[in-house]
Parts: sequence; C-alpha cells; structure tokens
Amino acid sequence: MVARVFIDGEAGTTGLQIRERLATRRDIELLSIPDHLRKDVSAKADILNSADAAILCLPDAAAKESVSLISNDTTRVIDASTAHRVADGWEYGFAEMDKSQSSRIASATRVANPGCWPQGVIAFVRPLIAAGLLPADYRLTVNGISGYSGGGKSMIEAYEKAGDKANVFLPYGLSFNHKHLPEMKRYSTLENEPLFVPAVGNYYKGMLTSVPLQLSTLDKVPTGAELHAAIADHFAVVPGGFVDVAPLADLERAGELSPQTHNGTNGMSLHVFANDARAQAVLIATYDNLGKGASGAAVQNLNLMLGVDETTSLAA
Ligand SMILES: NC(=O)C1=CN([C@@H]2O[C@H](COP(=O)(O)OP(=O)(O)OC[C@H]3O[C@@H](n4cnc5c(N)ncnc54)[C@H](OP(=O)(O)O)[C@@H]3O)[C@@H](O)[C@H]2O)C=CC1
Ligand SMILES: CC(=O)N[C@@H](CCC(=O)OP(=O)(O)O)C(=O)O
Repeated sequence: MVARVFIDGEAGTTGLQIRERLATRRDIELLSIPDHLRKDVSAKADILNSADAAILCLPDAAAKESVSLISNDTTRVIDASTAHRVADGWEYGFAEMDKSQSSRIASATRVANPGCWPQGVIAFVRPLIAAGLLPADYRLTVNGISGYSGGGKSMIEAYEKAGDKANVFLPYGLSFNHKHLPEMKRYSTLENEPLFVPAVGNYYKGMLTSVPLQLSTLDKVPTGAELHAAIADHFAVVPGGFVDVAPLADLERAGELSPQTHNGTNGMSLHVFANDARAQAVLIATYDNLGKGASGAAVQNLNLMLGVDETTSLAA
C-alpha cells in the first residue's frame, strides 16, 4: 500500500530534509500544496484531511492550527514542533526512550517529535533513574553545542550573513526558560527542570549534549562502570533503534568527540566518562540536530507508524 504523506512546512529547514529523505520512497506518495497556498487555511484543511499521515514542520502556533483543521479520524500526525510534546493524547516520538516506546509510536495517531536537546538528556538520565543510580530529585545541569541550523531559517540566514565574523561559541537561553525544559523533565523522569545552558556554534549542523554529574552529592555514589552498565543495559533491550553506547571512558576516542560525527544520519552515540576517585562523571551524546534531532527521528516515527522495517527503510 502507498501511504499519502503531507509535509506541512516543506519549505523550511526540517521540512526540506524530511522531503529529501522520503522523495525516493516507493511506498510513499508525497502530497504537496502550491507555494502560494501553503498558508491558506482552506487549502491546508483539504490536503491534511486527504493524507494518511501529516508531518508538521511549522512554528508552534501554526502546528496547533494545522491539527485543529483535521476533522477525520484517519489522518495521523507527527508534529516536529514543541507544541504537543507534553500534551495529553500525544505519544512522545523518542523511539529508544524505553523498550515499548516504538510500539506505542507505531499504534499512535498523534506523535510529538522530540526536541533535539532533550533527546540527549533523556537517553542518559531516564535509564539512570530507573536503575536507581540517580535520584529523581537530582539537581541536573545540562550544556552543549548545536549547529546554527537548529534555529531554523532565520538563524541560518543570520549566520550565513555574518560568515567568519559570527560568534564561534555563543551560549543562549540565559533566562533559563528554554522551551525544551518541560519535556526534558517529564521524559527523563526528573522531579525538577534542569539548569540548561545551550550554545550555538558557527557551523551548520550537528550537536553535542553534555550532562556533568557531581556524584559525591549522592547518598550512594555510583561508579562510572555502574553508570555505563545501566545505560548499556537499557539500550541493549530496546528493539531496533539508532542509539549506540560507546565503551566506558574511552579516552582514546575522546579526542574524536565531535558534534558533527553523525551529520546526515539518524545516529546518536552516548559516551560516559568518569573518575571514581573524584566521584565525577560526564555523559556526552553526539547526534545531528537535523537528523536524530529532527528529520531523521520524524522519518523513523513515520516508518514505525506505517509498519515499515526501519533498518531497511531508514537510509535517513
Ligand atoms: N531546525 C532544527 O534543528 C529543528 C527544528 N524543529 C522544529 O521544527 C519546526 C520547524 O522548524 P525549522 O524547520 O527549523 O523552521 P524554519 O523556520 O526553517 O521553517 C519553518 C517553515 O514553516 C513555514 N510556515 C510558517 N507558518 C506556516 C503556516 N501557517 N503554514 C505553512 N507553512 C508555514 C515557514 O514559512 P515562512 O518562512 O514563509 O514563514 C517556513 O518555511 C519548528 O517547530 C522547530 O521547533 C525540531 C527539531 C529540530
Ligand atoms: C540552536 C538552536 O536554536 N536550537 C533550537 C532547538 C532546535 C530543536 O531541535 O528544537 P525544536 O524541535 O524544539 O525546535 C533552540 O534551542 O531553540
């Protein structure tokens, strides 16, 4: 069966990447809206209601509007925006989050694609809390760097205009109200929102999310080996998936750590570095903000919803 898929916002950064990933698929017919009508509510309602699946690559308000235009119970939705990530009735689209998440996504009609930053945090913290190695009330800090495509068309334009004059490393979100905090908290199963200090770099895409841990503040101090084993055990039982766990404190590979390692793919690597004598550790995830952080995850979720074998279909 050929699935009819509409990418709402196909001219944007995320939409274009999804389109590229799906363009050669014979099991998918891409529905498109003429450019001059792409924000026309009535044209949009028609196409949304005729699609088997709609992937929303829009600002939050426009994503909410598109969902409200769907009047049937057959169009399934993947929303790449922040609008529905902690909303009732929506499944969280991080398939590797736990061992049954991919089947929950497969049967869902509404899937919220995860934010790029939260995925790196959830991948580490959820398994550590489940294993009892980190308390849910731990006061987490998170930092990292993302390519400027993470900010969409407007940030891309600004960086490309500035060229070499653009800031090479710019911390942002310094009012500590980043839109990703609610989903980080909820799906990491933390009791509090982390202190999050993201940064954007002067390169196009790829990100590195870092979670430092002051283990000495814990009642029971886990070793690096215990942290690593809990994370590796978690991903060992997740079916399929695109997350790999590097060997513990692989210092030889530390010099190769790069936010751009997974560019153009849907992969994510997780690294654990620890010094047991100092009771300190840092957890570092690398992935493509436009891959696993956005378009790759959206295609992975679409494949799950369509019942397509990810390992063969996801050239994404
Ligand atoms: N870039 C990234 O790394 C990631 C982005 N996301 C999310 O994906 C969504 C899209 O982001 P991104 O692709 O970066 O953003 P862009 O700004 O690159 O693209 C958004 C697109 O949506 C279009 N648009 C706006 N309003 C409407 C509307 N009412 N109907 C149809 N099209 C509309 C815009 O057109 P115009 O410019 O003409 O207004 C633009 O082409 C956002 O919610 C973002 O949070 C998710 C994960 C990662
Ligand atoms: C560099 C940069 O600005 N990144 C964006 C996140 C992009 C992303 O993946 O998140 P959404 O899906 O929520 O848009 C930010 O921090 O807001």
